[in-house]
Amino acid sequence: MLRHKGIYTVLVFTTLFSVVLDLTIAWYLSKITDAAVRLDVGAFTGLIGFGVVYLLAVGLNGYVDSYFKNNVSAKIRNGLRLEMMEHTLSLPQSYFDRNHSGDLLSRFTNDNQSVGEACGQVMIDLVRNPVLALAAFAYLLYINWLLALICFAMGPLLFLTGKIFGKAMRVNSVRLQESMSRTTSFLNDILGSSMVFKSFSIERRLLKQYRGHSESIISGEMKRGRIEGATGALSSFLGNATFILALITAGFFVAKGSLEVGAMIAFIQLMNFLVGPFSSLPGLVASMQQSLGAAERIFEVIDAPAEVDTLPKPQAEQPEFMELVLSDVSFSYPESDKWSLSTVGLKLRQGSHVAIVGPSGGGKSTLFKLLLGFYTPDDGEILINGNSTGGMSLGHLRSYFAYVPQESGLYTGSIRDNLRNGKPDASEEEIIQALQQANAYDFVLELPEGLGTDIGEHGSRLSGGQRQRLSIARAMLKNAPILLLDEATAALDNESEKMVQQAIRKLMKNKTTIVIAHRLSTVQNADVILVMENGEIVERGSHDELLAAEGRYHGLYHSQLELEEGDALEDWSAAQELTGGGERELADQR
Ligand SMILES: Nc1ncnc2c1ncn2[C@@H]1O[C@H](COP(=O)(O)OP(=O)(O)OP(=O)(O)O)[C@@H](O)[C@H]1O
Repeated sequence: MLRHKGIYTVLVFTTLFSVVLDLTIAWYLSKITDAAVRLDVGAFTGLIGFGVVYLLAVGLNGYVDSYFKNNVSAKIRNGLRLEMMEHTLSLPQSYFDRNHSGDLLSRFTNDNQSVGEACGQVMIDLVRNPVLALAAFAYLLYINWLLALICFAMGPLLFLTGKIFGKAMRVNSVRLQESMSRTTSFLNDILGSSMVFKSFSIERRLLKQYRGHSESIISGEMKRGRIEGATGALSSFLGNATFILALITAGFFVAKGSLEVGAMIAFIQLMNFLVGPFSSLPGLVASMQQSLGAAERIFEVIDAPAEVDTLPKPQAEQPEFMELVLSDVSFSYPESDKWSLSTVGLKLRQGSHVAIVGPSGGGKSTLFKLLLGFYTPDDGEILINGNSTGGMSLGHLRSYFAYVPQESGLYTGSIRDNLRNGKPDASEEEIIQALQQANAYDFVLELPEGLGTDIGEHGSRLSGGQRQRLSIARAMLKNAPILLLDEATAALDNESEKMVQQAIRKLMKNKTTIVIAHRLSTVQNADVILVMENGEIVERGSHDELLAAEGRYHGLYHSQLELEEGDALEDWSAAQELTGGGERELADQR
């Protein structure tokens, strides 16, 4: 809010002016009534002129006031959104592992909206109402001090009402926001996997679960209704009781001749200005409490420890790479009591090809996460060219790697935009060249808008093989010295598989590569194969060496031979467990 001091200064003026205008209407009413009672026809010319000026002033002030309230609210929402986005992008991977993306989404949308409303309308009303009440009270004092005191007596009572219900409102609104956030997370999950819920026919189950979420929202909203209703009823009762009491007293003074009729009319109008602000106070406080809850959720994100002070820049120059060393690296995830990597040692020279195989949960992906600096080792260190990665900026560290994830990791947007994530300043020619290298250019040409085609959420408008080839083209554009490839386990048809494999081979050319391998062709051609189990490298060597050693890898080989003979369908899962996939390869061999 402090960033928008200028706008708030204007709003202070429009607010104060609106209070003056409100008091003026009370004065104006008394003047018209007095002129009418005195049968003073001549006074009406001036009164009409005044009325016209008054209307113009109210209109103009209302316009400026409303424009700047909306303006400041929109600017604050925009500022918060951007600040939150910038900070979210700098949060460590552990944050994303811990928090649901739907919950974050809800903070970006619902909470942002709520804070924006508070900083515009609600906050100004919270200032305006007491000022209006005080000004009305001063005017009432001027008209008749006894009446003024009767009216003002209800102030503390109404304040007490707000205080009693305020806490309940805040607790309820935080719960309500949490329910909304859970619902958004749920929706985020299911709407992003429509093929799964359709294929499992779990629509009814999901509807039932959604009903549960929706009911927790409605029960929070009902409770809010009850609290607001009780507060409103109590404050309206107090307000009206005071009003009637003051009215009877005023009527009594007029009847006694100690108060003019015009003053009584002004008094009635002023009563509204006194009672109104107090009656609306609990509602405003409730809304403010809700927005404070929302602000808390936004600042939870903005204040979460970031992994970088400034967002890293992609490095245009390819860094020189000679050697990667993992020296006795051990790691366990935060809040986990078991080692996901245990004394892992590895030395990789420029140009070597390493394949990692092993059962699910063996630590293969965790190794990638440590290499990419998503997590830091608890013990041991990772060195690139002899320098510990712990001392490198994350931007520099990540410039050594091109990562091809299992899920291709494409975003909504055009093919061109997605590829430029590999190299932001890539020219059209470079993009086309990368697509050609990745065997993707032909299918891109057939798309209605070519490179400009929107590929849908996570590339949903493309086939699995096409997505993989785009992901490979993106990595080609990054052109980093070390390639980290998490082979997709999804089976592709023969033709598509062949094209993906060709693309991968071209991508691997002249690069140092570490591949989480699910296909035997990748494994057999590797310089070194690492077998990972329970976070440890239990075997290492070339394909031939490992076969000769007759260990874990040998077991895999034999289970595949059995499969080749076609009699061991039940061994499928065992083989898959060891390779972490590889159905296609095995099917081909069969
Ligand atoms: N974010 C996390 N928090 C806590 N534990 C985790 C987390 N991610 C993975 N783990 C655990 O770390 C271990 C290694 O997991 P990792 O994902 O590295 O296995 P993997 O070899 O890549 O398996 P897969 O072949 O199935 O992908 C597992 O026991 C897993 O449960």
